[in-house]
Order: sequence, then structure tokens, then C-alpha cells
Amino acid sequence: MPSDTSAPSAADSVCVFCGSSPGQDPVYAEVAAQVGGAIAKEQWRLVYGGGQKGLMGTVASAALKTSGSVLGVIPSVMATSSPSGHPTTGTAPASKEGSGPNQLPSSEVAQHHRMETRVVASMHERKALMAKESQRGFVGLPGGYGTFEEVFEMVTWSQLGIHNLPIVLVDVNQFWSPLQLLVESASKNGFITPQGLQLIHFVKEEDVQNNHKGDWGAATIDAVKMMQDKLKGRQGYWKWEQSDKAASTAPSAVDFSAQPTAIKVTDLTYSFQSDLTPSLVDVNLTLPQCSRTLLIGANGAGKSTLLRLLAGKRLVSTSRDHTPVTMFGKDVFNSPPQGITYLGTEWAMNPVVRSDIVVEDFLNSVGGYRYKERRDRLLDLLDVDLQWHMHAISDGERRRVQLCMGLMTPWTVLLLDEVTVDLDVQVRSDLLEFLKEETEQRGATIVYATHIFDGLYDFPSHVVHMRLGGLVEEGQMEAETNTLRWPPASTSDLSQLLGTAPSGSEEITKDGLLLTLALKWLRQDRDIREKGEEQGKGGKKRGAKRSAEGVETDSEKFYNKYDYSQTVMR
Ligand SMILES: Nc1ncnc2c1ncn2[C@@H]1O[C@H](COP(=O)(O)OP(=O)(O)OP(=O)(O)O)[C@@H](O)[C@H]1O
Repeated sequence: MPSDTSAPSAADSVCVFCGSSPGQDPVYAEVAAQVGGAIAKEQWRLVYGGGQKGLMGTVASAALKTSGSVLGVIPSVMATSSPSGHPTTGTAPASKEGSGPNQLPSSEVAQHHRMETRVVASMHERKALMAKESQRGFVGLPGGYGTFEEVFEMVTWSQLGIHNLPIVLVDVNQFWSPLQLLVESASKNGFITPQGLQLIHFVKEEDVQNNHKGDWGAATIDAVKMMQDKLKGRQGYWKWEQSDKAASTAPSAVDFSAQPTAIKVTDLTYSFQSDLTPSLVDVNLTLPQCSRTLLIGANGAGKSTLLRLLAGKRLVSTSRDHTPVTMFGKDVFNSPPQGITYLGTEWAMNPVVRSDIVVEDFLNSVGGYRYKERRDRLLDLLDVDLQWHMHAISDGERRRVQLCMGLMTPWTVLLLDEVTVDLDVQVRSDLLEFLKEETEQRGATIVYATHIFDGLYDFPSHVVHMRLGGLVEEGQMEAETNTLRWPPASTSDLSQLLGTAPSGSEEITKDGLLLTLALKWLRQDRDIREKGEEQGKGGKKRGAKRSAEGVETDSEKFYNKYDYSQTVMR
């Protein structure tokens, strides 16, 4: 067992979800006790819902009686009171489920650090903490709605590839069998893939009797181990043990509310020509200094237009009391602040940068010698050869020269429009790291539009979804900025954002999450656009035109008009 002075780690902990009622049949309590005892015997720590009553109390007491170690996690509204030394929000107890902290620990148990109860603010926090502290997996004993919900959230996280831990349901009295049937039926009906069926293991009476001499605890431990082996190598990016540390050092932990506003867009509507549908409609956006904002949207959503307007490349009509686009409080067109760098794809099309110029001369001509240290760092990072001739290099190499040139002079705001598209993955990854460092160390601000989401998960601090020239309101959008903070604060926020995993995609890597989210948004965007077109809003219907029967289609008209072979025949 764990020593008296050091608490057992999450790596050797298993989480048990169960009811706070005992159930009608005494067999439930017997089995809960067997499971609690077996976990302790295995020298694993039990993580559970922190309550005193019902199966919760039984499983915890059994683990402690077997000299096990227990961590209870209980929301403050469920705790009748908190033991001294436990954090509490001071909320009055609202539920009878709790009183866990009153019952446990007994002084003897507490002295030996075998029982710890953490009082948390909400049910969401409880689940997240229980999951984080349980890297052996999750066991479901009988219970009610709360237990179902906890079990299913863990299954969903597993399906999304957020974790790769076993989920084992103890089917005493065939308690979970109706659910097993439901899951099988969902699979037969094509809602759960065959791999999805493998995510849950049911411990069956027959197995317990035949192979474990009627000991449900031993059978459960074996099932967890068997599932661990089976799931080895499967995706599960969430490093629970590092998540606190990561959260405290991650740039997303920057208190953006304390940062000055770098970019402010207020009620911005913009048309390229007065008779054209506006390319931007009523855009409102506030981006704090040090932020890295990712613009996500379909082709034509307005990303480039917004970036160009931010760069002051086009005039936006202003009035005395309305300046739609400002940076650090200044009108970007009429009194642009120093240090705005815009890098777009059009640069590479300019004949000048395709002429026979040596890269070294080219960089010197734009003042590269003034920032020698930055220039050299970028030359290394972007793997640029100073002796290249601009007319005799590949598109990707030309892009690297552009980036080197554009990034040499220290900038305060960087606007990137798809310029990483033709970089190889190594250079792109190193570049993103460099850009991140620039925001963290120099307080620079970045807005980045791209359609490539590989390797991008850790990059943005804010995400903006654009559709048909406007910003789309997303679930957990921050009111002050009109953006989605990234990465999501918790795994439940993330799963809420993603909704269900797209069919056929059992495992989504950490990297794949942004792509999954973008795909979901873009599909919704297309549906909405098409519905608008059908209703005569938002332009003509795109795609092939199919006419009603007997009516000549455009392509038939064209064919009949220009079918020269028939003309020749005649
Ligand atoms: N020079 C222009 N003149 C007229 N309309 C334009 C012009 N440039 C863009 N648009 C229109 O403005 C809208 C937004 O285009 P924009 O280039 O900003 O989209 P985007 O989100 O950057 O797309 P992509 O992902 O393809 O780069 C589109 O409907 C487009 O047709």
C-alpha cells in the first residue's frame, strides 16, 4: 500500500461510478464491497464520487477496510459540510447525496493519508477531476441517471480519442444488460461502429462464476487489465497527469482580460462595390495583445477580406463617431500604427519576386542587415539558401524567402493569409513555434487564416468561425472578444463543441480535433448557405443545374448549340 507520507498517484488509480442508493437487492452492496476490496488488494487507489451513502459509501469503506487508499470527489452542493482543511465554496448544502466529507476520513485513516476528499465547485469539475485522477480506467457499478451520465461521458471521450482507458461495467443482476442491448442495437443500425462496440466491457455473471469463483471484484480487476492490454497503442492524447502543469504554463493561461486591446473591429460591413453583396457583414471582434487568433471559414467566407482591411489595404468608410477597424486605438487606414505586417499569397505571383535576383541581395534590399540576428535565425529556421536565385526555386522555397523577408523586422501585429500552405511540415512546425514565441516573449499579436489544421492544436489562443461574411456565434464564445478561447478549458467543453464524432472516425488525434471542428462548422455553413439559396437569399444556387423532366437543361442547350459533329454529319 502507499506509504504513510506519499499519496498514491493517478497512474495506479481506478475510478468507480456508482449510485448513492444501495439498490433494492442486497447483492448490489455485496458486489460493491467486493469491487472496493479487490481494488485495494491490487494496490490501486479508488477514486469515487465522495458520498457516504448507498453503493458509494460501500465501495469506499470496503477499500479502506482492506487498507486501500481512496480519493472522493464531491461537488460542494452535495457535501453537507466540508472537513477542516478542505476547500469549499461555502455554498449551502442542497442535496442529501453527500455528507461524504463528514463520514470520512476517520482520524486513523486521515493520519495515514489513505482517504482524501476534494470538494469541487460543480458536477463538471467532479467528473473531470475523477477522470484525471484515474489512469487505470473506469468501472461502472449499478446506479441511476448520474452514473449513466458519467459512464457515457467516459465512453464518448474514449470514442473521441481523448483517453484510451478501459470502461468496465459490472453486470450484476444483469443490471447493465438492457444498456448492452441498446448499444448493440445502435451498432446494428449503423450508429455505433464495430470498433465502438469494443469500448465497453461487460463483466458477466457466467464469467464471474466460471472463472473467478463468484468473486466480482477479481473479475472486475481482470477485465480492467484485459481492456488495458487491448487498448494499448490506441490514441488517447490527454495527459491527465500533466494537465494542471500544462494549464499553468500554456499561453492560453495568459490573462487576456488584463491585456490591452490590439485589434478592434466594430460593426464592420464591407462591399467591394456598392452593387455587390457585402463581403463582410456586421463584424465585431476584439483581440487582445499577445493573442493568436485562427480564422476558420469556407472559401469565400470573408477571411482574406477581413485580413486586408485589418492591414489597412482597403479603405473602409468611417465617420466621426464610427471607426470600424482600429489597432491599438488607431484607424488602420488613415493613421496606421507602426509594426503591422501582412503576408498574403498574392506576393508570390508578383513578377518581381520571380525574376533573377539572388536571395541575399533581395533580403538586403529590404533592410535585412538591420536585424541581423533575427534574419539569421529565420534563415536557419526556414532553411533558406542565401545564394538561391528567385526565378529558379520552388513555390515552397519562394514562400520561405517571403516569410523570412516579412518576419525579419520585428512586428507588433502579424496578419497571415494562407502563407504556410506550401511549406513542408517540418518548416511549418518550426515556424509556428517561432510565431508562438514571438507572442509570448515580445507581446506580439497574430491573426492567421488557414485551411490546414495539422499541427495547429497548440497554436491558437482564440478561434473565430466566419460564415458568409459574418462571425458565427459558437457555444462557449467569449462575450468580450466574440471569439472562442482555445484550447477549450476542459474536455467536456471540447466534447460539447465537437458534438458527436463524425461517423467512421473512431479515433481523433489531438491534431485532428481542429480539423474535426472545422469540418463540422463548414458542413453546417454549406447547409445554411444552400438553404438560403433555395429561399432566394444569398445569391444563386451553386452546383450543377438539374431541370424538371422535359425541360431542356443548360448543358443540353449548350450541347445542342455547339455539337459540331452533328453539323458535319448534316
Ligand atoms: N476583388 C473582389 N471583388 C469583388 N468581390 C470579391 C473580391 N474579392 C473577394 N470578393 C468576394 O468577397 C467574399 C469573401 O472573399 P474572401 O477572399 O475574403 O474569402 P476567404 O474566406 O478568404 O476565402 P478563401 O478561403 O477562398 O481564401 C467572396 O464572396 C468573394 O467573392
